[in-house]
Amino acid sequence: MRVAFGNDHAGYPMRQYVMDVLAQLGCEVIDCGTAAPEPVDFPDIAQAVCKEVLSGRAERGLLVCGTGVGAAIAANKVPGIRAAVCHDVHSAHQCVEHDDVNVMCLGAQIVGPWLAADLIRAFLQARFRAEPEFVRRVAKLAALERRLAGERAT
Ligand SMILES: O=C(CO)[C@H](O)[C@H](O)COP(=O)(O)O
Repeated sequence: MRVAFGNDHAGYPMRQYVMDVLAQLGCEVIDCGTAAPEPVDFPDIAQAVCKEVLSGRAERGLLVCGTGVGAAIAANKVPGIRAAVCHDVHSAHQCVEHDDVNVMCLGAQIVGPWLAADLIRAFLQARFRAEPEFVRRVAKLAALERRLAGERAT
């Protein structure tokens, strides 16, 4: 699987570890930075990761900031992205199975390396379960997004 990965400076301490986990899982990584510890703004990194997912170059996106929260807020502003902060393994797979989440966000200040590896594995191995209620709800999310975009434009 091709995964777009990005971290801000607060996620930087976990960066190499996450890269190693992705490599162990056999993923091809599209590196959206930052590769240096100097401060960057998570909305910029989130935008770069989301662009790769929306273009189809990456099947999933993974973002690491301090808490995962800012990255998720930013990613969810991008139409077509369904992002979630997941700090427990159940959410990490159910968010894909039920909600078709395409970007997972982690907090490097919140989870340790072992849990992070489990979360990444659970997220990447999960597949959307195209059952009627899940398909209907995800379609409603897309409809909501379109409606709100239309309202903002008027
Ligand atoms: O977690 C985050 C957003 O949710 C950021 O990583 C965090 O706010 C960065 O903070 P600072 O610039 O003080 O290192």
